Amino acid sequence: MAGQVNPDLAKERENASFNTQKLTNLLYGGAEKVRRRRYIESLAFSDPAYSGDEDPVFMSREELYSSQLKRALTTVQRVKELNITEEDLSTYRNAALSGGMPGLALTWIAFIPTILQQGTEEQKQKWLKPAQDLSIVGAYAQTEMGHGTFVRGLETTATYDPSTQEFVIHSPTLTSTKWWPGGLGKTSNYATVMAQLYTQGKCYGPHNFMVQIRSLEDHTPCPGVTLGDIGPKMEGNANDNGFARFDHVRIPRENMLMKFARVEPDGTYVQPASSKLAYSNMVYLRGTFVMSAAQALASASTIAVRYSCVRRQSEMKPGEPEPQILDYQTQQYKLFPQLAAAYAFWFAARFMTQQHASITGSMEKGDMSGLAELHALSAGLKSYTTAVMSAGIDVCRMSCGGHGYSHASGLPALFSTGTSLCTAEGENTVMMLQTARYLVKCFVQSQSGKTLSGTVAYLSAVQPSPVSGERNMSDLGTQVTAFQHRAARMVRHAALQMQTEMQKGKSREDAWNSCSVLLIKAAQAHVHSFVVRNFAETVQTVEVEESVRAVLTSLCQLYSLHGITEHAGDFLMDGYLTGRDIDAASSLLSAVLAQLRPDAVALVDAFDLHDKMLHSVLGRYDGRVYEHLYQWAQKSPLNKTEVHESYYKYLQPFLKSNRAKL
Ligand SMILES: CCCCCCCCCCCCCCCCCC(=O)SCCNC(=O)CCNC(=O)[C@H](O)C(C)(C)COP(=O)(O)OP(=O)(O)OC[C@H]1O[C@@H](n2cnc3c(N)ncnc32)[C@H](O)[C@@H]1OP(=O)(O)O
Ligand SMILES: Cc1cc2nc3c(=O)[nH]c(=O)nc-3n(C[C@H](O)[C@H](O)[C@H](O)COP(=O)(O)OP(=O)(O)OC[C@H]3O[C@@H](n4cnc5c(N)ncnc54)[C@H](O)[C@@H]3O)c2cc1C
Repeated sequence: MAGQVNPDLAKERENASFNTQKLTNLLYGGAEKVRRRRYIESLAFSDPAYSGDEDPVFMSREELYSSQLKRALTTVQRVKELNITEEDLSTYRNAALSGGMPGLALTWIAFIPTILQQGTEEQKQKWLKPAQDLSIVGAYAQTEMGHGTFVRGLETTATYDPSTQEFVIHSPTLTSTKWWPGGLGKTSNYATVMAQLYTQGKCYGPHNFMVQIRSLEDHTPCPGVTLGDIGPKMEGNANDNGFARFDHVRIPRENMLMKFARVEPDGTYVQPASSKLAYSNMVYLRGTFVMSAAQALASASTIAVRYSCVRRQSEMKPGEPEPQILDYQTQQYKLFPQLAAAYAFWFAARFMTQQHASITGSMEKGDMSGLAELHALSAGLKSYTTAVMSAGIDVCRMSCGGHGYSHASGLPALFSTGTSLCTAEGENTVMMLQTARYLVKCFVQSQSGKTLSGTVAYLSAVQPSPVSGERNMSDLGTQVTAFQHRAARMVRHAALQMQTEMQKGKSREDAWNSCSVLLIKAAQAHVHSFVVRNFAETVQTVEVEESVRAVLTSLCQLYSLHGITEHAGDFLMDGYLTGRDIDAASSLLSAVLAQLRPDAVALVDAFDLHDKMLHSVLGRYDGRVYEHLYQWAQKSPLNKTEVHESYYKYLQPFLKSNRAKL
């Protein structure tokens, strides 16, 4: 019946052990914030300006580019008309763009934050308002065809000419062509360009420069600038990721973003407090990816868990009705760890945001002591959470069987978008190696007697020797300590292995490369341990109803026990955990799966993701999957005519001639 919720899904909601709304309030920072978020979203969802477009999966690339651009421009207009505040801006935009990524988005995600973080007060005055009001549109142009990861290896040059007080931006080779920046191909008329700064005959490394790339009159490329789109990608095709080449393009000296480093009119270079401050915008963006990973995994879990309650398949017991597929333990084992990881990453993202605000606040006052930890934490968390998210979305897709493979499920697009975060803003392996570099340094410091603090404090506190005796594997504290022990042992092992290689005569660099698999695993164990600890501390300390705490505790147990059993070898290696402990963890894990089963739908509902954001027939809140699957397929362009034109062009003549031969 129209309007009714699928009865299986309705029953799940009735039987939950806790109040979903209370958990939603916890996730979003309070009831008032939830109400506000829903209200802001409703402004976009009810606006006819955003409805009526076809499903993006049925659009051509050009249609997609245009329709998302149009939507994005409407958002700018509406933000003014509706007086949307800074605080509500991203909620409104996300809802209006239904999570899509138009070319304009990089102005908001990367261009404006770069001006904010790298610009002087004067530069902010000059460019922020035009960028915010969208009288200029900007890209973040760093990556080149030949170099993305190795920023020090970028080839674009910015050579200072004191006679005119200008920088000359130049792309000396094909491989120096800027390649990938979002919105660069067709949309932007400005870009912050990362280039090697040369002044007084010396190279001072990569710095950011504000470069106008298109005419503000007719949008044609500025003299000396060649621009274009790099072509379709796995996903995100509404965005014109682009290329740019510069042929001795002159920009005023004041266009170098000079908050940290400066070039005086006579060409004198003034050093920043740290050469890595030019990378501060990357650190910020990586931090935001942690919440994106949480949200992407929350979306995938929502789709797969709801569908698994609607879908009935096979016979569990002879003669009985087909069970909901979520009743199969194997299905729970696929989905609940993804659900638990989404919660774990949500809380980790919250920590990351607080840490970023606190350390950058100190840096503003000249205290650079937190920069190294902030970089290591943001790089490691970005790498770990996006990797787990990407793999997890695919697990969710496969858990939905054949329908999961259809675009109707929303999962293929979610996967292709989500997985881009493993590469963008610092390739994941490279990022994890940055975290490893920090850990090795910390380990060496702790060996020489220094007491470590912050997220690495445990490296000096945890004893590497095995602990004997029975353990209560269901105790969160025991689990956290086990994770810390595992990480500390792996960091120690990788660092000592490096020292051994160096003692055998290898250079530091060769020793690093020959130990890099160990280093990556150690850094992953460190981040994993951080996420477990942060999750456990959150559930233990947060002010919330006991029924909510109880379900979150089970979820935290699941995340942690799943990690222990999946990586059992690491925990067994030095006898810290025994075979009996791992067996106990496995049994507990099975018990927690069963315990969470009745709350699974309420747990995904608590993410409060609107159907308009999920884009999924399988994950609909009302669970009316089959009728909508049928309706969705009718929209396929191949169904526009009963007999497709290619029948007349190819198939009919072919069949006719074959028949004639009979
Ligand atoms: C509801 C549904 C939800 C759906 C979800 C979907 C969401 C969709 C969202 C989509 C958003 C998509 C937007 C895409 C935007 C992408 C933008 C980009 O990629 S832009 C392009 C992004 N590109 C990249 O990210 C490039 C990646 N590469 C790099 O960042 C660098 O080249 C490097 C870090 C790898 C090396 O740097 P290098 O200079 O060679 O450094 P060395 O190794 O020699 O280490 C020397 C010392 O420096 C230290 N240090 C290093 N970095 C930092 C730092 N940041 N700070 C502080 N310190 C730092 C380091 O620790 C070391 O210290 P020590 O040990 O000596 O004490
Ligand atoms: C969707 C998307 C949007 C993007 N948007 C932008 C944008 O707006 N602006 C912008 O400037 N760029 C953008 N990029 C580019 C992105 O930042 C780079 O692709 C990314 O930093 C990875 O660099 P790379 O492509 O050079 O990879 P590579 O470094 O070439 O990676 C290839 C392989 O080499 C390995 N590798 C490289 N170096 C090391 C090392 N030191 N140790 C061990 N292994 C190594 C990597 O692990 C990987 O397996 C975007 C990319 C994508 C996919």
